[in-house]
Amino acid sequence: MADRTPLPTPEAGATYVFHAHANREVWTWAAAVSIAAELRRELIVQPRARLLLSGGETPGPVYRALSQAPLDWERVDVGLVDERWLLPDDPDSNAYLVHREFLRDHAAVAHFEPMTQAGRNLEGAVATANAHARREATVAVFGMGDDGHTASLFPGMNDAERVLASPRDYVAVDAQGCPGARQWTRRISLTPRGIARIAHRLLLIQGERKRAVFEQAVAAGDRQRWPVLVTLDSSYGTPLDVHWCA
Ligand SMILES: O=C1O[C@H](COP(=O)(O)O)[C@@H](O)[C@H](O)[C@H]1O
Repeated sequence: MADRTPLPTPEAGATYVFHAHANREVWTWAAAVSIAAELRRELIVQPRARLLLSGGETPGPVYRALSQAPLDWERVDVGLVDERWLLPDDPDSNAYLVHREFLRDHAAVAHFEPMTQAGRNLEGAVATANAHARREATVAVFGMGDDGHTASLFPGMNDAERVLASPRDYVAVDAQGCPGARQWTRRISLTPRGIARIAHRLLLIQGERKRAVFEQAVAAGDRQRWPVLVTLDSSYGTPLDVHWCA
């Protein structure tokens, strides 16, 4: 990110562009092409680029499409937006999804940084994630749950004020009592501060329900109730790109 100077506050220029696509195929390729373009631009001016990916049920097709992009993937580091407290070989972990849907085809040679590792405790995993985050990410892909959560920032999570105001890029999250977290209540997540340091942020959502949730969140403007709002913040003043299809 050598050619951009962050604005002083994360709130500066907080906004979004809503891309409504005709169908799932167009949605898939539009998002994949947009991510590949940002990585390609970065690799022209920098020796390496960083990409952060989310888990969940939505982004798989985009990851598969992106893995087919003819990029110099050996110069791309891939990290996670968030992780459930599971090892990478657990099929419910976000790392597993990235392995299965993204680290294939051309992208098989990208350098993946899982957060969890056998023998690493939660604090160690958070510290490792923060160490990786010293290098700013070029682009990050976010999802949103029906409850308005993004990454592993949930409405009603414990210690929400501290998490949302953290000066770190990643923190441990205790989502006990949050239905959207399902059985994976211990998690690691990018914070609003970490998110605001990423110039190119995409939110991938599908279905009328999620569109309504996003619009409700924007209208309400309450980040504790609707954590997805933190993806709008940018130290660079760049808008969030929301990719949606029915
Ligand atoms: O638990 C999570 O959920 C969100 C949203 O997932 P989706 O299944 O509604 O698409 C995801 O972005 C996040 O990475 C994941 O940990």
